Amino acid sequence: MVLEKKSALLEDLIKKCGGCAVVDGGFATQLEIHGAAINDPLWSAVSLIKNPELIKRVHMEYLEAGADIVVTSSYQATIPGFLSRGLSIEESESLLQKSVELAVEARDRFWEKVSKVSGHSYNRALVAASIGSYGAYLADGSEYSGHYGENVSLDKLKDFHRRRLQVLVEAGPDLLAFETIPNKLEAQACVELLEEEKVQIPAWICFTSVDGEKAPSGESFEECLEPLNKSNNIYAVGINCAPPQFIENLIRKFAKLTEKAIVVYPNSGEVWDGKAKQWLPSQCFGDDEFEMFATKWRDLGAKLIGGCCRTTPSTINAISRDLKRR
Ligand SMILES: C[S+](C)CC[C@H](N)C(=O)O
Ligand SMILES: N[C@@H](CCS)C(=O)O
Ligand SMILES: [Zn+2]
Repeated sequence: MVLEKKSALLEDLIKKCGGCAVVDGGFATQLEIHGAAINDPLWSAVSLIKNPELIKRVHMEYLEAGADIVVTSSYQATIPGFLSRGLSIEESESLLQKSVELAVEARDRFWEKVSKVSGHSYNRALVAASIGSYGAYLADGSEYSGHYGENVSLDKLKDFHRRRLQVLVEAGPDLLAFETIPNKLEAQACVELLEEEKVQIPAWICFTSVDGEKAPSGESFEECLEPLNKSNNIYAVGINCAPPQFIENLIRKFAKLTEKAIVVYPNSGEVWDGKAKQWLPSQCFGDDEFEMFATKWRDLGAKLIGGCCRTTPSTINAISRDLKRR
């Protein structure tokens, strides 16, 4: 019942947006633009320790730009990751909780501010708690390879995700955003965990893709979506942090494989070098191309569209302008 009510919130938002809501853009990218040093095993989540005020500022900037959904700073925030920095379990859990609180505070403050402006065109945004893949935690680029090795079983992945999921759910986000999932095993682990933990918050699960056809592991999306399609916890499935050139083909493919809503938030097209820990130049979309393509992606069936790494508030503003031009 609670799950249905919360899903209805998202459905209403999508309706208010004219059929497609705007997800925010590269969170880590915008932290870096403001000078944050995130070349760290915790990547963007290092800011939860070092500069929580900056996290709130970045959320505000994406809200100003027109994001209807803000994704929290917890992508690479994990309890084992924090423990290896010398933090205690209590401190680690409170940082996870804080990631949700910071986004909720930004959303509430922004909404209070714009509500006073007559004729504004914003919607009250929703907060999606980011849950990065096991590969993100490994910090070796394996969210783009999908190869976790023989020793990584379904149970190991569930154990990895379990406590963080519990803490994030407890913190009360509107949605859960599983990001850069590179293979079927992890997708299945996430779905089973949502069920085992009786989670009452709607979730999306996004895969990466490095060839524009399949998941990074080489598994087809038909295989990968199979456990997701059966789950009541999953509201949307899609792609994040893959090149924007792949999105059109991938939406067409997903539309044939699922009745779930489709969510896409590609990166700029630059390619992550997991060893050197840097983005390599490649064929990229600028903001003008995002503006051109957003309505096309919507018309092909995407219900949630945004940007991922190397996109900025100006990209989100371009997408929002395009989608909300009525
Ligand atoms: C989406 S990637 C750019 C995130 C960072 C990666 N997990 C790493 O730590 O190298
Ligand atoms: N939402 C993440 C990126 C996922 S690839 C972040 O920017 O921290
Ligand atoms: Zn990304």
